[in-house]
Amino acid sequence: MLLDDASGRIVYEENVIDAREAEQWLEHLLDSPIWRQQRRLMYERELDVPRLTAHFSAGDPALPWPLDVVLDRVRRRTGEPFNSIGLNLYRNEHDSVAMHNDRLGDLQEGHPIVLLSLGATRRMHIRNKKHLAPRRLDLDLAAGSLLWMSWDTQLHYDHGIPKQTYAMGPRVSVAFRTRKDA
Ligand SMILES: O=C(O)CCC(=O)C(=O)O
Ligand SMILES: [Fe+2]
Repeated sequence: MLLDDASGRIVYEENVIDAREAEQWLEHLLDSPIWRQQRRLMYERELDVPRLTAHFSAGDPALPWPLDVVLDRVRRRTGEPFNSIGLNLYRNEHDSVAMHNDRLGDLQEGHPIVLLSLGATRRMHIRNKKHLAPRRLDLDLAAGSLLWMSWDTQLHYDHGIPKQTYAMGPRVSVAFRTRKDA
């Protein structure tokens, strides 16, 4: 347990998935044709987001292996009715996600966001939005781990995965969410 107060609850659990299975899932996902390069408008220019992404809803009959197995495992482990699966692929140390909070508008209030990590260990920064009382967590998200962020943490904290300066292999994160419309 990293945080549990009026601003929300953040929990990091290691070794939820055993190393061999996590490695198999990673290898398969890296070879899958699911990855897209998203573009984002920034300062009036369209830029590539610095990572690859994919998205599925849980009810998708074409949910490719191993995501069907992963979804089932994470649902049973957490007891949460996740219906949305978002994937990020950080190809190397240059890929990143800027500090942000996840959009709550389309999520069911009260349900957490849970991130499964596969591949290289990457650091996540978590920072509270109020600068008067700075609060920071730097977490190393290891393969096979789960990070829980309660719904209300997204109101009070930003999170991001910074670029690194030393060589790193690929990391995949699988984000589970409970959407209103799915
Ligand atoms: O890769 C991660 O662990 C974080 C991903 C993330 O913040 C997101 O998809 O919103
Ligand atoms: Fe996020």
